[in-house]
Amino acid sequence: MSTRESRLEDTGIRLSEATAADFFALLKPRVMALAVFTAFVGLMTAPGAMNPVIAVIAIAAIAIGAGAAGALNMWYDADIDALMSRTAKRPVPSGRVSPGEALGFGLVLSALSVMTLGVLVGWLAASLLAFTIFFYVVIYTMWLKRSTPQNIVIGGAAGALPPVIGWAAATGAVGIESSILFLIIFLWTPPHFWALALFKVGDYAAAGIPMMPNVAGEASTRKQIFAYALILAPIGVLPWPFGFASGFYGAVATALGIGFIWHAWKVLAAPDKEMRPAKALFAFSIAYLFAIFATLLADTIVARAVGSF
Ligand code: HEM
Ligand SMILES: CC(C)=CCC/C(C)=C/CC/C(C)=C/COP(=O)(O)OP(=O)(O)O
Repeated sequence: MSTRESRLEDTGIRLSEATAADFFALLKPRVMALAVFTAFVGLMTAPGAMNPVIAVIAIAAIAIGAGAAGALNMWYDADIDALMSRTAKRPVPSGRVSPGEALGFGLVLSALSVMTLGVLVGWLAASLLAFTIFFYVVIYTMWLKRSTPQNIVIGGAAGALPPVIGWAAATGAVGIESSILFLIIFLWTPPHFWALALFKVGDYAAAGIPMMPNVAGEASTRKQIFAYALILAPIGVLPWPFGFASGFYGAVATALGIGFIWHAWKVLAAPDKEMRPAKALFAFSIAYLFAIFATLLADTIVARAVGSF
């Protein structure tokens, strides 16, 4: 301890032990990176040319807003995060960041991101960002997560909104196209998360969180995962018949959808307590969403270059 720290301790003032890395971890950077990528694709696939500086500001604001939502989630969930092996080392439960610091950090960044988006880009996008943060923090984290096994089905709407925000930032409107992107992520979320919940069922039981496997049981969760995969696969192809992606996208999305169903089938067919297929599906789900949005982006860039739409 430095002399200054020991003098402060004598006076009863506790210096935070938090480092910049701890505050960065509060933003849930790995998870939010994919959400921000979907917002970027929403913005890029929207019709019309956007000023590149405004586009960069919009994506930065959405990234800060997504991170702020993560910090507020970690502030509220510190009690249950402390009880789960996967989350116990997070900055708040491990005591490196105080709850007050996490709350203040999340609130300031939320306000900053919404105001920046509103003033410099547009108020529809800003309102959607504010709604998304509110939905994730208040509706999902504070209410549904601890009260119903449908928590992530409904809460998934928050994770599905980023491409709608990106599209609104570019066009000032919510189109049928961005609603389809919303639907893809919305239907993707249950199999993405329940695959993880299957092999982390002990964690959620220890924390008393009513996730599907510990409420409805493993067998029912496996069936529900498969059902969502069957619906997701064709919905993932829709950008092609709706005319904002080419047949190339349609072919890639079809192959990815078949891969998703195959992984979900392996989960359904696995014997009790065999978790390898669930782990494989969880990894595939992330690759699937990234690949769907990356293909849509590449498709749009090529189509614009050759002037087809
Ligand atoms: C209610 C909705 C969702 C729930 C409950 C959920 C839950 C989770 C959980 C618990 C993890 C493990 C996180 C960790 O310990 O690091 C995870 C990982 C991940 N999630 Fe989700 N997720 C949801 C939606 C999303 C969305 C919308 C995206 C992006 C569009 C996303 C992207 C990811 C990524 C990229 C990872 C892997 C992170 C890593 O590599 O550590 N998730 N998800
Ligand atoms: C623009 C904006 C605000 C975007 C938000 C995107 C969003 C809501 C993503 C949800 C992703 C996520 C980490 C869920 C985790 O659930 P959890 O909190 O139950 O997971 P945990 O157990 O790891 O804390």
